[in-house]
Amino acid sequence: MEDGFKWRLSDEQLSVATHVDGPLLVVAGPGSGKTRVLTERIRNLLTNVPGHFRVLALTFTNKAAAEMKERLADLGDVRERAFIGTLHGFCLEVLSERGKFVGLEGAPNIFEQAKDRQEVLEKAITEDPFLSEKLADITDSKERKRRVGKWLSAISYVKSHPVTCAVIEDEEVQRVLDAYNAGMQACNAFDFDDLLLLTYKLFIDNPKVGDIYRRLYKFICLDEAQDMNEAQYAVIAALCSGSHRNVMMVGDPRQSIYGFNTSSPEYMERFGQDFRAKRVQLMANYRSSRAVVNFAQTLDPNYMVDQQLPIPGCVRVLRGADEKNEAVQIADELERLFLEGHPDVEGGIEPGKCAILGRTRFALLNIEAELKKRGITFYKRLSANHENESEVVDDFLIALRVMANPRDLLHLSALAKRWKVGTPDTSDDFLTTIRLMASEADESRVGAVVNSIAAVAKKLSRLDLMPALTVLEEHADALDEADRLAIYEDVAVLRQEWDQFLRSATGTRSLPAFLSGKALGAVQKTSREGVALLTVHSSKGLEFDVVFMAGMAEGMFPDYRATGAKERAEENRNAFVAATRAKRLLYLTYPMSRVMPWGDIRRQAPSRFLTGAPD
Ligand SMILES: Nc1ncnc2c1ncn2[C@@H]1O[C@H](COP(=O)(O)OP(=O)(O)OP(=O)(O)O)[C@@H](O)[C@H]1O
Repeated sequence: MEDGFKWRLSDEQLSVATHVDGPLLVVAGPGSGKTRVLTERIRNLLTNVPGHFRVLALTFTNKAAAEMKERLADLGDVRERAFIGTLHGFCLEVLSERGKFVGLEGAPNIFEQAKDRQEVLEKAITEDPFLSEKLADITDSKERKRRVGKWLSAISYVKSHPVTCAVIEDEEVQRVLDAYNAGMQACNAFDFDDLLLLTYKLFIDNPKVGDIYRRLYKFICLDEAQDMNEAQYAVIAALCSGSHRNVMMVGDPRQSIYGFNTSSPEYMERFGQDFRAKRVQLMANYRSSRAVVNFAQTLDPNYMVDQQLPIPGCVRVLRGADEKNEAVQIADELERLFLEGHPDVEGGIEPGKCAILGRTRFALLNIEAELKKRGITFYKRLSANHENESEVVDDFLIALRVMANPRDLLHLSALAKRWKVGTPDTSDDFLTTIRLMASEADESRVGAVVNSIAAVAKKLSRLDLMPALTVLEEHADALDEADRLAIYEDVAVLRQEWDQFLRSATGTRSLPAFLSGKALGAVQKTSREGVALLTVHSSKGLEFDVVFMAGMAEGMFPDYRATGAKERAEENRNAFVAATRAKRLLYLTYPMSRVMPWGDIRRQAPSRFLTGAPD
């Protein structure tokens, strides 16, 4: 074990970091150093355990993976010796390498957008008399839309339960699933659920292939285990057999907030039982001030801490007359903190140390406007896809998809619609097809799109996007300033993603590999500057010196839709996660009145979660 960190880890932490053989379940509270211990364990395995093996380190987000890689960067060969990323990212790698055993050729083409999947299902319904009749029976168009949404959820539910839904009793659900799968297959496309499902099938139906991975990944570590779902657990369990049982799961059932997504801490418990895992608890909180820990305990009276920082910190409630005034108060307080700092926050307070968390994006709208008005820098997403400002770059990306996957007639028709031309019925020779479409289009940008695609086509065997990006920039040069800058910005993001792809690509440098990495958010930049303006769900695993929990009114947080006991308990855990992101100062803010969507002004009751807050 490396001496460098020994003194910094507590005895319990050290026992986890130095654990080598056998299944291990670490149950630990917020700020107890779970992520850190996991990282140090990987370091220990890679430096002190002899033999040829790789470590599989699964994180919940790409951001967490990037941080872990950075902390282990000093090991030099970490990329060759460990896969550090999300489970979806791992499945993508497995399927890209050995997908032929489940009928894939190369990297799968992913339909990551809900609207694309919906379109696939809608088309599939029209081709299935049973389903189209069912839908035709519904006269109200809104209700019809709702039914399609329900069917999409049912598809996702079945796919994320490969064990319990192995046999589907409901004829309608089976029919919907078959129609959807056929539609996706016609497009040669897959959704996120498929990535897990296919990998699970690959390991189960092809024991020899499974063995290759089982032997290679001698150690598996999983962070945020409380938010696993059945499919994820099934993939991990399928990666283990006989002597390959070196799995470590780290999680906190108190922070389980993806129940709406069929995740549940029960899989973490099941791991403990199925694997007869050794169990370790980490009960210290090295992150939060006393005031923050005390407040978290009012949200969950069973949350015990056996060691905590001697820093008092502060929890305060701010009341706005209305939502605009709530935003003003938050911005005032931020500016005051930037100027004056706080004795409990070392080295001054700058925007990057602060976060404003909302139960939904909606709760953050006025705050966003206020920050903009005052010129306070902020970011809204950790690593989600950049939303293009320019149509030409959007066109280029859609065209790239079709080029990567000639059977993707869905995006071919989307491109045709954008260019207001007829949809060709094939895209086999895509360059010819797109040239034909361009010859019929009036849009001035189509020439640039065709030229950029031609530049990619020239170098398909050793893919290089750079010449295409240059074509797009040259097109921008002739435009007025606003359009030019929009294209420049979009191209800069693409260039950075391409660069990241080249640095991280372990397999082939192909168009599908780049696009699927992009779909999973694996090539996007993760660190941002300024105040974090995030939903509670995306703040998971993060920490900030100063946290504002905004919109703390009944109906907003807890969300008015959480009516059942299960949903209410999850709202409670949402509040617990949000509060425990704070290292030093926590502000709970709410508007005393709100303009409702239908125009009425309504008085707001403070959230039940403020009951234990100091007044
Ligand atoms: N032994 C320790 N001594 C001092 N600080 C520590 C120790 N262990 C962890 N920390 C610090 O405590 C903070 C929380 O650690 P980490 O982010 O690993 O917690 P976590 O358990 O993953 O939290 P959460 O579940 O809330 O995401 C970090 O700032 C980390 O550097």
